[in-house]
Amino acid sequence: MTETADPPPSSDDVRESRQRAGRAIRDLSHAFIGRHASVEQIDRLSEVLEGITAELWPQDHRSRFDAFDRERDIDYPQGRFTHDFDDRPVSGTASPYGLDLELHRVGDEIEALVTLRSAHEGAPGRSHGGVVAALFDDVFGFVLGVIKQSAFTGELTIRYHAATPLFSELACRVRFDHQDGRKIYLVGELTERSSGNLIATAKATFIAVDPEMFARLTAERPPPPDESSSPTA
Ligand SMILES: CCCCCCCCCCCCCCCC(=O)SCCNC(=O)CCNC(=O)[C@H](O)C(C)(C)COP(=O)(O)OP(=O)(O)OC[C@H]1O[C@@H](n2cnc3c(N)ncnc32)[C@H](O)[C@@H]1OP(=O)(O)O
Repeated sequence: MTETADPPPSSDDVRESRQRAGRAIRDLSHAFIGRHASVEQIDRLSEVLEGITAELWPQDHRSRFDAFDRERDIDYPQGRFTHDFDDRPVSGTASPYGLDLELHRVGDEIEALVTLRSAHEGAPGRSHGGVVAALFDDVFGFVLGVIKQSAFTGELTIRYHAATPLFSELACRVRFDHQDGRKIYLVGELTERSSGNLIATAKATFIAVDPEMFARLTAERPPPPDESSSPTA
């Protein structure tokens, strides 16, 4: 174990710094995928990134549970809102896997505005379908906060009606549909804002779990494995 740097890991300074770095990593992914670079530039990039990664691995393990717990207690206000779980993939402002969502609550619906970019491209000129699926899964997660239930995704079905455009603002709008015992059914759709075109529809079954289960997951989680080298390194 090594000393963690000041200020304390939960401070606003660290949080803001992480959010900035998260955005920088995401922007890097788009610049890297979307632009030519010389071998010299790419090698320099590798050296800088490998150096920073080597600095981070010896640091203490970080837990995301405080933010996760806070997230479960949030009452999302009407209109635009933000959330505290910065590491959350897709909607987390500090997550390298974030999609830079702008979140809104409209009644009991959640709307996420998003513009997909270079690194999201799958087939030429359109988003990878898995990115769209991840978008729906995560945005559905906010409906759990609206209906105040703890649940896991059990099934997620996406119907891709049209190519998902890049570089054009999209609206992902989702809502509670009905509940049957522990099975919570959610539905939603993705549209392009400029044209109003329907791009995809989604249905999900979330399975409600005892909120205490989350506490048990936290308490019983084994220490993470040593990740200090990539599987192919
Ligand atoms: C207060 C606010 C909280 C908000 C909180 C925010 C925190 C911030 C979250 C960030 C992220 C969010 C958005 C990403 C959401 C994920 O990514 S969740 C992660 C992905 N999903 C998983 O890991 C789930 C993996 N599966 C499991 O853990 C277990 O199968 C489950 C889902 C807990 C169910 O297991 P179980 O409790 O043993 O359930 P079981 O008794 O077998 O079945 C109960 C009922 O559900 C049905 N069922 C079970 N599994 C399934 C399934 N997969 N599909 C359909 N039906 C099923 C059964 O048929 C049964 O139905 P009935 O017979 O009652 O009619």
